[in-house]
Order: sequence, then C-alpha cells, then structure tokens
Amino acid sequence: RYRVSLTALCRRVLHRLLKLARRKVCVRSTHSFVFSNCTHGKPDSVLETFDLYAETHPSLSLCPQEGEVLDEVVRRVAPLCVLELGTHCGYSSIRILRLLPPGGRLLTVEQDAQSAELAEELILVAGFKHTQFQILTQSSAEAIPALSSHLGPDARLDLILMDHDPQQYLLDLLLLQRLGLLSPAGCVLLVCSPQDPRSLFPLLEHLRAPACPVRARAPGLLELNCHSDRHDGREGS
Ligand SMILES: C[S@@+](CC[C@H](N)C(=O)[O-])C[C@H]1O[C@@H](n2cnc3c(N)ncnc32)[C@H](O)[C@@H]1O
Repeated sequence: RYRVSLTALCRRVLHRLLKLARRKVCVRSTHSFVFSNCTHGKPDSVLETFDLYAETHPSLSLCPQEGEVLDEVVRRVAPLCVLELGTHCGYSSIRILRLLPPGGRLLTVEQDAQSAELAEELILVAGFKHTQFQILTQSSAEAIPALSSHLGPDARLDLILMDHDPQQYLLDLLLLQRLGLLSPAGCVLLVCSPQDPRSLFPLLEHLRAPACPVRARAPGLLELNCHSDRHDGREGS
C-alpha cells in the first residue's frame, strides 16, 4: 500500500521538478500544440492533448492526478459559480467547465495578457461559450474587489481554485471573506508546490487560528471548506 502511495508521490514530485528544471514554460508553444493536435469541440480531447504536451515539455498546468482531485471536488460541490485565480493556458478552466451543472459559470483571472488571450481561444476551441465563462485579464488583487459587478448583487462563489501566486493566497482569501463573496457551503482548493511548502505557511497559520476545516487532498493540493461557523472555532480538522 505504501509502495503505491510513494510511487505516486515520487511521480508527482518528479513531474513538478521537470517543469521547473527544464526550459522555460512557453505559453505560445503550449497553445499551438494543443490547438493543432486536439479535436475541436471535444473538451476531453483538449485536456488529453495538454497532458500529452506536458509529458515532453515544461508546463504550469495541473498534472492529471491534480486534475482528478479537482474533478472530484467540482462533481461533489456542483457549483453554480466558480472563481479560478491563475488561468494560464486554460487547462484547469476546461476541466472545471466540462463538469459544471447547467447554468454554472466560471470567472477566471489571469494577469498575463498573452496567456489570457491564448487561454480564451483554447476554452472556445474546447466548445465552451462566453455565456459560460469570462476571463478577467487582471491581477487577483485588482479583480477581486470588482467581482460583484460580474457576479450580480446576491451571487456567491461556490468554489474557488487558487493556482496563481502562493504569496497572494492569504491576502486574496481574506479579501474574498471580507467582501462576503464566499458561499456559506463553498469550498476553496489551493494548489501549492510540494517543493516549496513554506510559501503556504502564512496561510496555514491563519487557518489554524481559529481552527478551520482544511485537508490535504494530494501532495500539492489543499481543500478548505467555507462553513459559515468557520470563525468561531467550533469546526476544524
Ligand atoms: C500555475 S499557473 C496556473 C495553471 C492553471 N491553473 C492550469 O492548470 O492550467 C499560474 C498562473 O497564474 C498567473 N498569476 C500569477 N500571479 C497572479 C495574480 N496575482 N493574479 C492573477 N494571475 C496571476 C500566472 O501568470 C500564471 O499564468
């Protein structure tokens, strides 16, 4: 049992190390490969083509194992409104969009204009429409205060994927809480580097006091549940 877990862990760490150690990630090269090799209109084909690209090139997209955890969370939460911080080339956006319930919407935030533009094209190639998603080409700090203008006055976020800058996670989470944008039964998925767990220390410290239901879902994935009694210390794990 331990050998299987250890092998999976080593594979994931190796995958991340390869991404970091090899040549620089090239958004345009990822886009061209996926655009020309996938079947247009088929989200699963687009995702498989991303995975194929990542086997031989550096990539910042979630790896398939992380993607499966994300799928499980999206299926369980069945969110009507999702916020993603860190669109990059659109891999995780497509993973989320293909599992949203009817009427579900994704707002995805990307500060790099070229990535945002190329991601938008790939999300459209996968067959999704602008009624289902919107890319905000801004930093998370700029986008979050203006989110209610995109969500509508009473809408709340049922699921948030943070895969942008771990140094920004705590500030963004506090801002989202202060603005009352999290749904009481919502869920936050945080992607962190297994090689750099320290980047999450401030966030984990904040979540410990008061106790907050946070659990590790995979070596690089934490799940945080936004119960409404989060701040009175009654619920925790
Ligand atoms: C790891 S990649 C995201 C990968 C994506 N979730 C996927 O699986 O395809 C991180 C992205 O976050 C963007 N980013 C970094 N800091 C940001 C910030 N403060 N606000 C918005 N985007 C940011 C980077 O430009 C980069 O494209």
